[in-house]
Amino acid sequence: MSRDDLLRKNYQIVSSVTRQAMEHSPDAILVVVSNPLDAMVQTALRASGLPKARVVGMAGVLDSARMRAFIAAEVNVSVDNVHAFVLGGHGDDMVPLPRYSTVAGIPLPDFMSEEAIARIVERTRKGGGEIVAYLKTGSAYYAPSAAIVEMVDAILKDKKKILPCTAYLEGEYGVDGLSLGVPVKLGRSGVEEVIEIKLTPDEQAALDRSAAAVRELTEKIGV
Ligand SMILES: NC(=O)C1=CN([C@@H]2O[C@H](COP(=O)(O)OP(=O)(O)OC[C@H]3O[C@@H](n4cnc5c(N)ncnc54)[C@H](O)[C@@H]3O)[C@@H](O)[C@H]2O)C=CC1
Ligand SMILES: CC(=O)C(=O)O
Repeated sequence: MSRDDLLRKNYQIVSSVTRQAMEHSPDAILVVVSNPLDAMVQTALRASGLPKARVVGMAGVLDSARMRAFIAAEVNVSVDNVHAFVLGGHGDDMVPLPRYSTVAGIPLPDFMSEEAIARIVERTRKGGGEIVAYLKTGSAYYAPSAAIVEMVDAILKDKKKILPCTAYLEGEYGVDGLSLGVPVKLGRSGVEEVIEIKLTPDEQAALDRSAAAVRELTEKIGV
């Protein structure tokens, strides 16, 4: 099955499942996991008719957990000391942000060589594929499940927790009318706020490329 075939097939499944869920739970908050993630979040948003705050996608929590693990292994410290920051779509164009990633509060560029950072950024981008290559017939399940639990816990317990999630943007980060991975505040209303951070021109250009890749998919399926 080509990527386009998969896009169209999952578009049909996610649209249909969302409409059925809405019949029974019209006030739900939807946490979308299906791939291609950002395009499927937008599919669920359109199919549900829910306000944008109630449709959110899981990818950034997983991608930043992977980045944290890779950093911790590289510098041989507890993963508890590491914070990692990933923006953008859940694909090869995702935007890991070393400047906002820290080891015990120290920004990554002050802690690791440029070469090591570049290796970790690349491995983070390809993390999903790395697991699929090991499993052969399926994709990652343990870390994605833990990421979903963290998001649902933040919503159910109204934690107001800032997590990287896919949310519908209307001008934030210069992106309009597209679901994309950004830091958001998650609480009982769903996406309660999109947190905007300052990006360098290079980081903004990388985010723009990632947004363009997601928009190509949403335009193909007309969502
Ligand atoms: N956002 C993320 O970070 C991640 C996303 N994923 C994505 O999550 C999705 C599911 O992955 P897995 O659970 O590993 O796949 P899986 O193959 O284990 O499960 C898919 C399920 O969908 C059901 N299904 C198939 N066609 C259906 C239909 N027409 N209506 C209703 N249900 C249908 C199947 O019966 C099966 O239970 C995939 O798109 C995968 O790429 C997986 C891991 C991480
Ligand atoms: C399957 C997938 O999207 C992941 O493991 O990142």
